[in-house]
Amino acid sequence: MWLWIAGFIKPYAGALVLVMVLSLIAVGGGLAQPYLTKSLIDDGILRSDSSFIWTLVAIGAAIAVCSTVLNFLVRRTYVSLSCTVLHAMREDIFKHILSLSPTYFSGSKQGDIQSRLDGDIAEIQRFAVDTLLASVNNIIMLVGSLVLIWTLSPPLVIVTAGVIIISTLFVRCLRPTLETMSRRARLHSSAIMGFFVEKLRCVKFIQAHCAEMREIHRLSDLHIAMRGDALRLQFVAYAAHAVPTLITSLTILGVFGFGSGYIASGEITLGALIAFVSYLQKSISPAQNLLGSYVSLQKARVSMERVKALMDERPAVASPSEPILLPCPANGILEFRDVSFIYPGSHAHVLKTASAVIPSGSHVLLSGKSGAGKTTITDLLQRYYDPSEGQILLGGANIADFNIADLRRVIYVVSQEATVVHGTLADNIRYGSPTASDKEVHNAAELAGLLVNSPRFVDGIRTIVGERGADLSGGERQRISLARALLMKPEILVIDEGTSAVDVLTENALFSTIRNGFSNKTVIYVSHRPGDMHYDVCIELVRGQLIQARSVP
Ligand SMILES: Nc1ncnc2c1ncn2[C@@H]1O[C@H](COP(=O)(O)OP(=O)(O)OP(=O)(O)O)[C@@H](O)[C@H]1O
Repeated sequence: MWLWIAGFIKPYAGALVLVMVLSLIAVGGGLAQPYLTKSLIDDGILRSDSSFIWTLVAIGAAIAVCSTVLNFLVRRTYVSLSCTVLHAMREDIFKHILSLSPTYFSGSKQGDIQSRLDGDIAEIQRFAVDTLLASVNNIIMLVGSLVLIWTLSPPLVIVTAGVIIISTLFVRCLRPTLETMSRRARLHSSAIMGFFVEKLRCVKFIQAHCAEMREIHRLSDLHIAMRGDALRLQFVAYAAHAVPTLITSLTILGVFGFGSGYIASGEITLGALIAFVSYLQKSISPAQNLLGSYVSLQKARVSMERVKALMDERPAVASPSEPILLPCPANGILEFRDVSFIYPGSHAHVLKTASAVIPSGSHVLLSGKSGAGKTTITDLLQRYYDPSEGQILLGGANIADFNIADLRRVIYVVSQEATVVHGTLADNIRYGSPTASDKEVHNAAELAGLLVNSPRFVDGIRTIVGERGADLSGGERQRISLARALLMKPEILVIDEGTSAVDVLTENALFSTIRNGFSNKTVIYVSHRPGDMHYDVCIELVRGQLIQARSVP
């Protein structure tokens, strides 16, 4: 995980070094201030040397202005770096998520994945960039303060070191509690995110079942569980900061109490005592910040574990390292050869040594009872899963030997649940063929019966369709999906109940469009209602077996 994080920081190593150098100069300016104050008091004010006083005031002012400008430059570069690293990390995780198989998503809560992409990544980035950079400054400030205290009075270094050690030990004792609390806090926020993601998707369902109050109570229960832990975490985090602050305040009071005697005996000057108090504060604050970094490290570790678990997920299928070229033409004979399939984590066979041959360019009906495994076959064809046993062959070659993206361009599935993204009708139809012209998109929309006498798409292909097509009918969504397929012109088209939501007349019209548009291509119609179409081959899925009959009706 550290290597993964380092990979994102490495390209900006030069800029990071520059930021560190600039901030170190600013830290140096901060360290010089108490020393100037000491000279101002002991050599200027107590000796009434006004020219010396004004010289030091001018130097102090110059240092203060330069530090402010430098800090501004540091902050600006640093915020931009920090954002760039965060975005690169998130893009990498998103890329990884897009490579995962449906099994991962069916077994995980969407809110949990979102929370890893959002909160956890932000936590890691805060630590990897913000905290680490601040830690370098803090270490320099701490060491510099101790060295300067040494030059003022060596015994005072022992007092300072004592305060730092006691504070560190105290926070160390809190470490296990902090770690547990942080983990629980992340789990709570991920549960709440998951709750919203799930419920916002089915507000109508909740309303239809008059379950509003039940859902509010569920949220309230999640909040109650979160509140208790959040309060405990806040308390522990507060103690980790407040106790060292209290120890410092008491030490400063003690130093003034005992120090006054040393001033009277001439062992220390007033300026040196004031400079010491200032350095003590300057060294305690970096020590506390470093301890704070330790708290950030604990939080980042929890987030890293969660992100690592996500990054460790492997896709159930992958392209071979040396894929073979697709046959030409790409719609060769499609053959299921003794294919068996069991879903990961399940024991029931969906397919059991199933065999069938689909001739090139044929139009095929695949039927079977609900739950028989028809959609599973479409998933196997597009390689979302691989058969547990047996092979699926295209043009005589195992489809597992092709590059997955190439295969999915050749075998395209119009599924029952047509996906619609927020944007125009054209954006949706063009999703699989990004370079298609407006004219081609328009033609595909017309062929799919979207624009004919449709008051819904008043702006034609420029009509905006809402998120997930929530403002469209089921039939309209399916026709968008079909238009997408018509534009993509895959060599093998699978229509998995892709017209189930349209009326019979429209369905027949669509089927005849598909028949004309895909006359020399392979089309597999997965359907409960075969209609009165002519199919070259009919295959029925019965108890995991593919029973094949040529022709019909
Ligand atoms: N991810 C999964 N993990 C485990 N079992 C699954 C998974 N997806 C589907 N199944 C099971 O596999 C079987 C076949 O499902 P599939 O969706 O392929 O059937 P289908 O013939 O398309 O059904 P329908 O006609 O109702 O859409 C069903 O029993 C289903 O519960």
